[in-house]
Amino acid sequence: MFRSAAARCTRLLQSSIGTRSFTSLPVIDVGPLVDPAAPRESVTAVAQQLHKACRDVGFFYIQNHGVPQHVTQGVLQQAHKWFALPAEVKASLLLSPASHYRGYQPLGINVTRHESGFVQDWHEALDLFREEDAAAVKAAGRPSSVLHGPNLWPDQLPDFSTALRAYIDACLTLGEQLLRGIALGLGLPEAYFGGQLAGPAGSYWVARVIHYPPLQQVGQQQAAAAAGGEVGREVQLSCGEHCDYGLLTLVNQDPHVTALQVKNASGQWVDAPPLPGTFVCNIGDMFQVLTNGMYKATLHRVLNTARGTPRVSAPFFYEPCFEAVLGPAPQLCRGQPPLFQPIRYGSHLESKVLRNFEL
Ligand SMILES: O=C(O)CCC(=O)C(=O)O
Ligand SMILES: [Fe+2]
Repeated sequence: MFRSAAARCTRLLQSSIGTRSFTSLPVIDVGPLVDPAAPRESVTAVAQQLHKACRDVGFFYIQNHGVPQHVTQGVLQQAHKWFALPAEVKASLLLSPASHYRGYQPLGINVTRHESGFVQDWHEALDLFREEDAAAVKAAGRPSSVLHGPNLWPDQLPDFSTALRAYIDACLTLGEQLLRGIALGLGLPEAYFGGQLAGPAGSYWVARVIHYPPLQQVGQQQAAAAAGGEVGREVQLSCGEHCDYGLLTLVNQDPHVTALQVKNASGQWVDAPPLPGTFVCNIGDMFQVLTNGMYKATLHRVLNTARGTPRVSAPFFYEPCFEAVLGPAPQLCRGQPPLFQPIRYGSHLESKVLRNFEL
């Protein structure tokens, strides 16, 4: 999620990378996981496929996931409408520290940091998080966070919040079902990731809609700059190389544009083209910690080089609870010493989000 420093992520991966020479992403039919009447054997078979995909690739497609097409398409349609609004309308929801890093980020303020600086990412986005009321957090005796607050909803589009809320609800249900399958695949009790760790009622989810203009337009802007127009900046990537921070990302992407790419162990970029009716799923840092490195937070990036074709996507991040403290599960250490110190998810998220922007 967002742009994290690839170098730091690579260090986190050092202990476990090596066998991941995939050249395409597995496609998993998760129908039995989302069907309460499915026979146990078929649930177990899906759990085993999820386990293999998480361990060997860290990325996979899911089909028959139960989220209705009008919900997945509805959010992409609303995203296209939002990004087509005039810049000054979108700027009324500008993301900043004061907005708790929620709201609209214009093109180019999201950056991917490297040891020696940063590169600008070429996308605009609207970011929503689980909403937290500061007073309720205080009353519950929980620490405050710069990320806690209300979302900024575009009331310029009457159907936006309805479409987004339906999408968020559906993704929360799906995320929980997938985590049940992954728990089974790991040989853990089915409800292992529920409750205080990552139950849907407390998951510190993030929902984003993102617009990636074709990168050729950047070239055109630069040509215009050379001809005396507004000066552009060198932008080569729609979204730089990074891994996601939490548990499980579900990416719902526009059809017709292949832009998401996943890095394998040989350093090759493997395309994740849109497949009708699917989500692309990937594992985040927290699963890597929980499994003591058995699962991988795989590096990925976005490059929209489709000539003249903008792309939108709507990633949903199913995350742990903000206050959850996660460390390697003793059952998953398999006699190895724990490779990671326990980490409070909210602190991990803060450390990442606050570095994402040049505001
Ligand atoms: O748009 C996409 O396909 C992926 C976006 C992504 O990787 C992210 O927001 O973390
Ligand atoms: Fe990502």
